[in-house]
Amino acid sequence: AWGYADHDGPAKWVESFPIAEGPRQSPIDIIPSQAQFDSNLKQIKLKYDPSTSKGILNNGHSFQVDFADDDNKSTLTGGPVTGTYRLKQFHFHWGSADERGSEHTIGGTKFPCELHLVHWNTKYANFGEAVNKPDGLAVVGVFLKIGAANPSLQKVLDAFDAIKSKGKQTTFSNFDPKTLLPPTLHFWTYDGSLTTPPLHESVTWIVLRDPISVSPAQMGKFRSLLFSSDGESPRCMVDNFRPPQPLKGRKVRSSFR
Ligand SMILES: O=C(Nc1cc(S(=O)(=O)[N+](=O)[O-])cc([N+](=O)[O-])c1O)Nc1c(F)c(F)c(F)c(F)c1F
Ligand SMILES: [Zn+2]
Repeated sequence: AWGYADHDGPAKWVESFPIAEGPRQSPIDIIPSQAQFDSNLKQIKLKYDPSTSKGILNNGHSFQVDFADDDNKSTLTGGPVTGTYRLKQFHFHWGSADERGSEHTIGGTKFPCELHLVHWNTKYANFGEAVNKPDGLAVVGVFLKIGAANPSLQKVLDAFDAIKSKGKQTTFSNFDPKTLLPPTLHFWTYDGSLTTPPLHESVTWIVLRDPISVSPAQMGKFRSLLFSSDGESPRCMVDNFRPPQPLKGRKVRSSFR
């Protein structure tokens, strides 16, 4: 299986997933001066219903909060996408120290953490059908920057004691992911991929310009999770990010001047 260590990490993924060297891989370094403002880009509309949040799971490479996606209660529309995309889950990527952790970078600047809200295109029957189609997924990326403690994020972190090791899960009800978004939804967008295996080139990336805050103590809580399952020698869940990949001629568009 794959991971983030030297023996099974991003440099090795191409051995099992040759698309790792494909034409539209993610993440990328976003260079603001090279992004092209596109006045045709609509505002992104995120409509999230807290009643759709179901559970929180340590999946061995991150943790994810899963949502009921059997109707259009929690959706993404507008922005660069056509049609309606349903929220499936959100998860994070973070570092072993505040100097690294994000997957996307801005002009080479790394953030300590990055949130991904994963949505699938309802033109397909379900997530599994959508996940390998070129317009199958839309992932909203949000940077976390060290600052004041984030009360909404704290609700997620308070569930960690129940999901410390790989495979553990617990219910996580009535959570509104909108509370994890910055006040303005200015974004960059480009065509990319999942950043974990199977690395499908099926993602329209929507990376928000403005970060949300996280305190140093809250970052410490992220680093208390384990990659390993109960009974295995404990391995701290840190540095679960893929580094930026070659742009290969792709254009990055911005929704703002
Ligand atoms: O559902 C998935 N979600 C997912 C995506 C990313 S992502 O970083 O690639 N991303 O898109 O944000 C990161 C994490 N994560 O928890 O770190 C995720 O859990 N991945 C996924 C999968 F697990 C499979 F086994 C599979 F067959 C498949 F098609 C998948 F797409
Ligand atoms: Zn991700």
